[in-house]
Amino acid sequence: MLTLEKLTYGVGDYRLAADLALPPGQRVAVIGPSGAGKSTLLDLVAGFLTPATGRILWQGRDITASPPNQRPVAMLFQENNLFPHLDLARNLGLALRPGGGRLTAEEARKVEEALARVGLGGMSARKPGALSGGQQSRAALARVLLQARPILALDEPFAALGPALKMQMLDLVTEVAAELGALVLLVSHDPQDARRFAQQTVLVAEGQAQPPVATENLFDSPPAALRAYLGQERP
Ligand SMILES: Nc1ncnc2c1ncn2[C@@H]1O[C@H](COP(=O)(O)OP(=O)(O)OP(=O)(O)O)[C@@H](O)[C@H]1O
Repeated sequence: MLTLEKLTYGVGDYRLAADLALPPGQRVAVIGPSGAGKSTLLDLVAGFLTPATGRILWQGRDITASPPNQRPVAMLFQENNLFPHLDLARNLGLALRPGGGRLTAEEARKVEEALARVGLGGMSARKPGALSGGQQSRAALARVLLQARPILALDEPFAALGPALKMQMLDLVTEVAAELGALVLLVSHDPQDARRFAQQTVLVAEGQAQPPVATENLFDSPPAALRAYLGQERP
């Protein structure tokens, strides 16, 4: 279980509170108005931000004070997932050897396997600039696969891709998450993404990350804060 226990965070005038739990292996969408705190929530989970009060627990272990690299979290952003000056073998190799250094033959084989898994077999010598946007997303996902962390935090990673490609990537994330048995937190602005991808959805609105509810139920009878966001507010 990922437990956010009476968590609060603040910067300037902005406040976010969360008191919720998410089970391992679930696919969870994080939705809500712009500026509500979706990225903030993921950054708290990943350890890039520190809560003012409360605790973060994974499987009962308190990780509130753990630095990002010691958390059970792999993070994927929309941009800057890959180092431009390194070829894919080296970019992905960093998942296995965060400090750099030469990969063993076994590690190099794992990198090739991960690339093949996401449809990039044979491309390990290419640098990110020699890949399309979709291929870069796949490579970043291959790195997540190699990191093999039990929580995947995805902050709108496919927002720049076209609709068909985005759907492909979400399906690929579903497969990768199932292979890892990972809990996935996916920030998205698109209700269709949530419906397609996520069994549960966390609504972030009005200073609160609300406990997860079944995605279908949430969109079939949205609460007021979500209706406003979806543009369904009645006059
Ligand atoms: N240094 C800061 N000082 C004051 N407020 C800040 C600071 N940094 C972030 N914020 C506020 O934190 C809030 C949450 O931002 P966050 O990026 O998490 O929202 P979001 O829901 O992910 O938005 P979007 O959908 O637009 O990406 C915003 O309202 C932002 O203005």
